Amino acid sequence: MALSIPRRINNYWLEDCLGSGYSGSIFRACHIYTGQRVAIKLQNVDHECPTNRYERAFYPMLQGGEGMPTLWAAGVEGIWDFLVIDLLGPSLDSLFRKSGKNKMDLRSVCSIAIQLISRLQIMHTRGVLHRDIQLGNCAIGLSANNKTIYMIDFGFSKQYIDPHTRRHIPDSKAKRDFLGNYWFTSVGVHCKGKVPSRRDDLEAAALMLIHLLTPGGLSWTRNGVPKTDAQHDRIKRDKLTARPEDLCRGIPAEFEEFLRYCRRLKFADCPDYDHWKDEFKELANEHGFSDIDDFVWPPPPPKVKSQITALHQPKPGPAPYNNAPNMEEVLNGLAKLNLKERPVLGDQTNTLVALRKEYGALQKPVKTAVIEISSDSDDSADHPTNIPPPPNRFSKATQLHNLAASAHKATDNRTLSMIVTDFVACLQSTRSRMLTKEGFQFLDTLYKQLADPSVFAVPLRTSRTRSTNQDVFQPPARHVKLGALITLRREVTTAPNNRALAKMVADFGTVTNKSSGRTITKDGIAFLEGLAERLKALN
Ligand SMILES: Nc1ncnc2c1ncn2[C@@H]1O[C@H](COP(=O)(O)OP(=O)(O)OP(=O)(O)O)[C@@H](O)[C@H]1O
Repeated sequence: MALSIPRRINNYWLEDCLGSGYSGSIFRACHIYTGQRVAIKLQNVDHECPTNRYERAFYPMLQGGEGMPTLWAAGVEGIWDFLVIDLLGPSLDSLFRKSGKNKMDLRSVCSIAIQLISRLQIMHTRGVLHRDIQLGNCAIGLSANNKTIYMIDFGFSKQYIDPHTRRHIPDSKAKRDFLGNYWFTSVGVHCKGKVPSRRDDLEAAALMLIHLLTPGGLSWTRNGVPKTDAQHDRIKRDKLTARPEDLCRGIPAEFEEFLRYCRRLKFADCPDYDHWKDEFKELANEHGFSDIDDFVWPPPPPKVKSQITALHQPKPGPAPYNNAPNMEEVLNGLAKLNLKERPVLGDQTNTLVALRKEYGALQKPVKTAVIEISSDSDDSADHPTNIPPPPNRFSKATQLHNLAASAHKATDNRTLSMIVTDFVACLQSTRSRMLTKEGFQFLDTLYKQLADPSVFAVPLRTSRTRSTNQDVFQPPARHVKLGALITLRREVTTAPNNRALAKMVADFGTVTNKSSGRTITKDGIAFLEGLAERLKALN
């Protein structure tokens, strides 16, 4: 092919070849009058897959969108179908491979996530699906634009809005041949032959992000490009059977949630792009990365100092259960704990044994807790000043333990509401929003207070096993099956009573527990805030 390539196409001198794909080659070129440097994509007009012709139709629809290369000229000259576009830098594929690393750092992946979702948002807003999301089709800009990721290769793109009717294209039950790439094309399109829509571009993006964060990449990418049908079938099988929780083990829960979200979308659903951009921005911030809108490669060194500061920054908020005197009161009360006498929201006598077992440790003087808060402790060698430490000196575990104890003693919804508010403040006071064992214990206690506990024989583990008591432990509600924190967040605002709230708390525990990393996301926090509000309203 190289031999017959002309030296000049249109008003451009062709220089070196930047890359070749299945359908053609791409050259660096220079405008003969202005000297402007561009990239020219050349394809033989007789090529069996005339992707340049398709791209020529899509580029104009995408012009002006951030991260969409400018189309400077296009046409046919002799046997050459050509596209003249912005000259860009290397693709993510090339950057990643050249780095020699077996996974990418979280900052870079969050940055790619935000930019990629933005690019898809632009394309989809203009009625176009990409349909070939992969590392090789994301390239960074040159010089001043080298922090921007550009979308390239619209050879497989398609309009999902019918230009005549202005309506979404119809779904179809008929199986279609797969079009896309082996690694990241969605399960629905690749393995089930479904009609692609916006959700599939997003799922491909999710798989690509997970691939980047996984040492060695997604399992089905490790044997290279399949050469036989049997190898291709194996990839499809592996992809189809891989559960999101397994794919995302060891990486932040947001990625698993994003993948699940994409897979839950219905054919014509419009994805909530802004929500997911916010999620990844927040995740990056939680890990101490700022300016995340810019993709910086190689990644800048982490700012250790600011991370440490963030770690110890107490979050302001109502803190009747966080301040030292109240903590002291709570622990003193716990020391004298008499569960039979305490007023409860429901009869909890039959949970007594289990609760004692659960919180037994609290009845003994808990060394660290007593030392930290008691002003008349005789442990003066440890705390010579006898001054209670500020609230943020308590470990997260101690705070959660104490909040569970307070929830256990609560006698009305208003108190529970304040405790939930403090629970949120506690979760937000540290950089990691992972729900720890103590966090799950708090949810258990809260659940028991909200539900009618008389029907329980054992405390409910919101995080783990469920009792066989059919009356209470029904199969997970629809919103749990869908894994919909978003639904929980919405529905909590209208929950009719405590029992409904109890169910939501249990569902929230289950959903969080299922997420690898058990991180409380923005939706999770919003749910808890909504719960506090609702409790106040239902007082
Ligand atoms: N505008 C550009 N500026 C610089 N390099 C580019 C540009 N567009 C593409 N490239 C390089 O050329 C490679 C192939 O480009 P592209 O994917 O558009 O072509 P293709 O023929 O459709 O490839 P494939 O068949 O692999 O999908 C890219 O991975 C990238 O490295």
